[in-house]
Amino acid sequence: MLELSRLSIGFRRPAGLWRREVVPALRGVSLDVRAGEVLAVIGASGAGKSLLAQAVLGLLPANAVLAGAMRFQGAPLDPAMLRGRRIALVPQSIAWLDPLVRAGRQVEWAAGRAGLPAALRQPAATAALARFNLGAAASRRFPHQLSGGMARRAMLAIATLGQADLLVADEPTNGLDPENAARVLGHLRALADAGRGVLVISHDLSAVLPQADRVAILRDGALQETAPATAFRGRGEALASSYARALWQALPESGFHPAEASPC
Ligand SMILES: Nc1ncnc2c1ncn2[C@@H]1O[C@H](COP(=O)(O)OP(=O)(O)OP(=O)(O)O)[C@@H](O)[C@H]1O
Ligand code: NI
Repeated sequence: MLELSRLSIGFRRPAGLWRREVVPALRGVSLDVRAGEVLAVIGASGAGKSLLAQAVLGLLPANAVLAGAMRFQGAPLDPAMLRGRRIALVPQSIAWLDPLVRAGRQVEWAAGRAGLPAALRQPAATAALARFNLGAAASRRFPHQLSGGMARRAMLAIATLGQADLLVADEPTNGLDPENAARVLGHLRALADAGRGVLVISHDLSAVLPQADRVAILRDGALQETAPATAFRGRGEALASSYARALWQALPESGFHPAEASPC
C-alpha cells in the first residue's frame, strides 16, 4: 500500500556567510505498509519517527530537503491530494486541534470531510468519540479544557472517522493510562483487520508489540531492521540487529536478565 524507498530527509541551515549545509535527519529509509497490517515504527526520541510521518502526509517544514521515492497504492505519492482522505494522521502534538472550536464540533467536521450528510455527522461524531471513551461532556469542551490524553483521544476520533486506507498514528498512546492505551491500540488493530494499513509510531516497544504484525526499528535516522513481531521472543535470536536485540532484552517481558547470562 505504502512504499518508501531510500527516503532521506535533511534540514538546510546557514553555514557561514554564503554557504548552506544540509543536516541529515533521516538516512535512506526503505519500508512498506501492507493492507491489513499494523506496522510499528519504533525508535528513541529524535530517531526520525515523526519526520517519517510528516513526509508521508506532506507536512515537512519548509527548510526540509527530501530525497528518495514514496509510492502509495502503486503510484507516486502525492500527499497533498491524499491527506485526510486516503491517508489520515493522528499527529503527535495535541496542538493540531483548533483551540477555538469545541472537541465534538471538530469531530463533526471530520465526519463532513468524510462525506457524511449533515444529519449524520453528529451521531457519527458521538460514536467516534465513544469508541475512545469520550462522552458528551468531553465533546462540549474546548481543547484547552481537555487533559492531554483526552485531547489525544479526540484526535484519534477525528483521524479514524473517515474511510482512509492508511492511518499514520504518531505516538497515539502518549499520556494514556494502560486501559485507554489498550483500547486505542485495539481499535487500530481492528482497522487493520478490516483491511486498512496502519503505521503506528511509538518509542514504547512493549506497548505496541502485542498489536503489531511487523516492527521497524529506527536509530539516529537509520533503519536498523524490519522484523516480524514474532521475532521479539526468547533472547531475540531471530532479530538481525544488535540494537533491536538490546531494545527487546531491556524489556521485562523478554525475561532476559544479563546478570544471569554472564558466569560470575
Ligand atoms: N524543523 C526542523 N528543523 C531542524 N531539525 C529538525 C526539525 N524537525 C525535526 N528535526 C530533527 O530531526 C530529527 C528527528 O526528529 P523527529 O521529530 O522525527 O524525532 P522523533 O523520533 O519523532 O522523536 P520523538 O520521539 O521525540 O517525537 C531530530 O534530530 C530533530 O532535531
Ligand atoms: Ni516524534
